[in-house]
Amino acid sequence: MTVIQAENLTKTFRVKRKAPGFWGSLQSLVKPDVVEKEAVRGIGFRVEKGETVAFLGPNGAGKSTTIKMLTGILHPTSGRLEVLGMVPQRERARLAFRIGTVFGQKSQLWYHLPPADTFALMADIYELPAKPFRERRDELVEMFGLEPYLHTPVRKLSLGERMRCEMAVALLHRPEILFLDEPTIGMDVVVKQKIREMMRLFNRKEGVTVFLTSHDTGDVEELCDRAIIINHGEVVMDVPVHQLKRDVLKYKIVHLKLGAEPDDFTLPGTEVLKQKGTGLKLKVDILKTSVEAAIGRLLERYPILDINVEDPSMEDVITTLYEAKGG
Ligand SMILES: Nc1ncnc2c1ncn2[C@@H]1O[C@H](COP(=O)(O)OP(=O)(O)OP(=O)(O)O)[C@@H](O)[C@H]1O
Repeated sequence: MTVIQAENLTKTFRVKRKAPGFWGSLQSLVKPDVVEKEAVRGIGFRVEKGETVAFLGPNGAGKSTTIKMLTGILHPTSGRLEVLGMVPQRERARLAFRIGTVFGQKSQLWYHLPPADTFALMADIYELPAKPFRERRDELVEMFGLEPYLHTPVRKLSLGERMRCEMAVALLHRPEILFLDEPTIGMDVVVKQKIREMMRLFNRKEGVTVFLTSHDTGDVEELCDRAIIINHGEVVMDVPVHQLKRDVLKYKIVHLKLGAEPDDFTLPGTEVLKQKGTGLKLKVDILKTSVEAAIGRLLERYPILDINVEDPSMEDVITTLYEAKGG
């Protein structure tokens, strides 16, 4: 069943340009200089029920603008859009009963109230009867491990604690689609893992369709089956994530601090990107070797004082994809 259908979707913002200073302000009042900014230019895709889709692209590609159109926050300039059989900009309130949203940069929890109160308020908004509400809330509190801070005002929670609450609140009314805009931004590895694990679980257990934007390639690798890549407001690629893993997400960047300055050395499947004193930056091709194996080989020769393993950045992924396409 198709749950999202976008055809030739465009969004053009009209932005007033103002010269600096008092005269600039006056001039823009009398004769405004309006320029048009095409944020989304004819995007089209379909998403089927239960899919986990990563909607990717560099900064300013049009991802947030598209998500805002899909959830009815922004009106498209042109094109056709249907989410769960509804036109989001016309039926935003009705759609809200069937979708959940998490915007990493914008909280939907009441800042001065504890999460328990937000749950209760959301239950009213979503018109949930008392018993099913309590059962669902308790299930979510347990799954997300919210009990220790359920009664602490949101303003006093850490980012990771708050985001776990955000996710749980977004799932309260059993949404059919979950829209996530940078859901793991700024979080430590442990919280990221927890959030990804929960999303996968709800996708499998309740068939929730996941539509996510992220600059974190780990979110894509660990949570999504399909990647739609956009740039300059257009879809440039729509591929299974296993293909991305095979073609571009096949390396890890390893930063090491050694106990001694290394001599020239080579490790299979590993490229030295940078070496400065005892600091080393390696690119490990995980199709040829593992990070553990590469570090093990190094440890045979040098003490290791510090290790940090990173996924390739989204910008690197996009660049590699373009090169592969000959773009
Ligand atoms: N309200 C607005 N008014 C004018 N221009 C806007 C507005 N919102 C977004 N834009 C512009 O539209 C383009 C796409 O922005 P959008 O936020 O959708 O990108 P994004 O892919 O989500 O980027 P990022 O990864 O940086 O969040 C950008 O050039 C942005 O400056």
